[in-house]
Amino acid sequence: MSKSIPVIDVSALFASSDSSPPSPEALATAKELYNAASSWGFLQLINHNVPASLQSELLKASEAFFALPEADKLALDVRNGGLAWRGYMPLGGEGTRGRVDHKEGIYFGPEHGADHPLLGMPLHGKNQFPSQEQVPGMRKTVLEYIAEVTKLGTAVVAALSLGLGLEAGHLKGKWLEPEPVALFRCFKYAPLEPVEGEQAFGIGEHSDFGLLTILKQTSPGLQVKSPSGEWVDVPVLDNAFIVNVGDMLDQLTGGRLPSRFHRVLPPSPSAGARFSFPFFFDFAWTAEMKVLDLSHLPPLTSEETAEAEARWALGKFRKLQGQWWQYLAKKVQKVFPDLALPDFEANEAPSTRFTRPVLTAAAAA
Ligand SMILES: O=C(O)CCC(=O)C(=O)O
Ligand SMILES: [Fe+2]
Repeated sequence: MSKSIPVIDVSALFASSDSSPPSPEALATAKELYNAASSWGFLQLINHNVPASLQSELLKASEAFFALPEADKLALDVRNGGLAWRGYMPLGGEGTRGRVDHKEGIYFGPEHGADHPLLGMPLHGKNQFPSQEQVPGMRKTVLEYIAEVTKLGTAVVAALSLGLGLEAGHLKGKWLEPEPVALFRCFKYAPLEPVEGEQAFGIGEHSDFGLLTILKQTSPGLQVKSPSGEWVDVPVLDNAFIVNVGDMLDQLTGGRLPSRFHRVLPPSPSAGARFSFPFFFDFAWTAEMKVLDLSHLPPLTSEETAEAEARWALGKFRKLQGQWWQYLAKKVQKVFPDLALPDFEANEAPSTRFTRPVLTAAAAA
């Protein structure tokens, strides 16, 4: 296993068309990607096809957005967005394990038109963008970025499919059709004066919930708990994306792809603000949450099985059944207290996060 977080050149994944069989280079990349995901659960991708210019436009727009007067940002409060759960999340609006996170954010997703079949469901609906005068081009940039990272996520899922010894399109068909659920967030972590004897966090220790997180960071701060249990810094690489495995992917692969704890340290007062862009690339709303049949692979060792069970014991899911939306609905229950809940106790502990409640339109009426 590599001593540091693996960096993988994924250009071969984009060199051939979807329909042709994977090239030897694509197969080798898939294997590398799978090895990284199955050991570290965290990796960095380079040569990923997401234009560098789009990433810098996104950073510029985010800097401009967070520099707006607080009143302008609060006009886009997530609370106004209802169930779509999109818009501005002010400083102190969220926390992890009972401690407040030191960050502010703006949350987006793919734009869903009036005819979208899931309109009105949690996490679906309209975005709240700043006006063209406030932040020129932000809407266009964000929607383009979402489309590009969705393509990247789809390619990573195809590579994992190959890495697991399945057909390239197997996991896409099972998990991403008709479309993945995407939650995209822009975060700003302002520098923080350290307090003697107290460790503050930008985001406290947690693991991610779903399938994959695809993250861009502008400066150091993110740390991951390594396979041997030490906190290590995730280096800032130019034009790279960090990808990490979520809890549900860990479980659906029978523990072959571990979901790792990670956290964010706030920038010190001498540093500038840190920006990060987590993209939660998740299962389709109605994807079935069934453990994959991987009987063609050698079984996990007893040590690997014990490690997986230890992770799951700390994890969030009671047992695997039903469809992805039921897990998501349970997770977002704290956000939408008046939301009708799914019909079973999907999750052991819904979330280690807390967040400001949002009333749904029905309750607000
Ligand atoms: O900001 C970061 O670097 C990480 C964010 C993160 O872990 C999360 O939002 O789940
Ligand atoms: Fe995370």
